[in-house]
Amino acid sequence: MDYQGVLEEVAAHAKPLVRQGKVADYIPALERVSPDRFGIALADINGDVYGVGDWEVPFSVQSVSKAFSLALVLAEGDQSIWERVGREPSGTPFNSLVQLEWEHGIPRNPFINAGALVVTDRLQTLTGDASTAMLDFLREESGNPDIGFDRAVAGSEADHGDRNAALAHFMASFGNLENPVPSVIEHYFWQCSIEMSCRDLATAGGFLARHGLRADGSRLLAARDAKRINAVMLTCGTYDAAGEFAYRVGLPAKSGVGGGIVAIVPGRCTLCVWSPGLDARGNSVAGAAALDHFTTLTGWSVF
Ligand SMILES: NC(=O)CC[C@H](N)C(=O)O
Repeated sequence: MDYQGVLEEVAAHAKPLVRQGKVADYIPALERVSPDRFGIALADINGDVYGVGDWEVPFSVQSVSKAFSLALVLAEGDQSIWERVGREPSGTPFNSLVQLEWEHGIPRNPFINAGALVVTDRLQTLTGDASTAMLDFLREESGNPDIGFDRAVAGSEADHGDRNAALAHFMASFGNLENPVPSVIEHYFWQCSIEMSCRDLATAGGFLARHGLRADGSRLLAARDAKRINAVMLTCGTYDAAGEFAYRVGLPAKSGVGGGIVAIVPGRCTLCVWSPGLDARGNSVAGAAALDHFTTLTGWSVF
C-alpha cells in the first residue's frame, strides 16, 4: 500500500472542508488555534510513520487522552474500573449530566467526561499522580520526550470547569470517587491539556492496532483489553455521533475538542487526523471526512 499517496489523496479531499466546522470556544484558550490547520499521520504496525500537512504540529489532545488513560488503568492490571463505569453509548453530549442521577452516579462509558473523571480518579489512586503518569506514558509510547502540558489550556479549563466539577461532585455524592473532587478535576484538566502532534498520537496509539503489543514486541496490554478499548472506541469514542461515525468510517476512534481524532485499523495501522473546526457534537468536520475517505479508498474498516 502506498501510504503516502493515500494520505495525500485523503488530505486533498478533506482539507477544503476545514472552514465548515467551528473551533471550540467554551475553553477560551482553544480558540487561539487557526481553523485552517490540517494534518494526518499513519503509523503502521511496524512503527513506520507517514504524514501530510500539519502532521508534526502539536495540538491540544483534549478527549483523545481518554483512550490513553483507560489503557493506562488497564495496563496497571486494574479491572475493577468496570464496576464504576459502564460501556454503553450515552446518546447524550460528552459533558451531559442527565443520566447520572437515575443511573446512580455510574457513567455510561469511559469516553464521556463523567466516565473519564472516574478513570482519572482510579489512575490517581493507582499512581499517586495521574497527570504525570499520563504524560510519562505518552512520552514513552510516542517516543517523543518533548511532549508537555499546555499550562494556558489547563488553566482555562479550570477557570471554565464548572460543568466538570458538577459531574465530579455529583458522582462523589454517590460514592463513585476515591479521591477529593478538586484533585480529580485538576488531574483531568492537565491530561486534557497535553499537546501532541498527529505523528505523536498515531505512534502512541500503535498498541491498539497491535492487539496490545508495543512496537518492540513487549506487551503493554492483554489482547483482550486492547479489543475492549477498541470496542468502546467504536461504540462511544465520538460521543452522541458514534453511530453515524461507525456508519461512515467503520473504525474504532477517539475524538477531542482540540480537533484531533485517533482511529485504529486493527492489525494494520493507527491514524491520527487533526483539524480544529468541530461539528455540533464536538467532532472534527474535516477529520471525520478524512477518515471516511481513507476507509473508502483502502477498503480498510473493521466491517
Ligand atoms: N470532548 C472533549 O474533548 C472534552 C474535553 C474537555 N477538556 C472538557 O472537559 O470539556
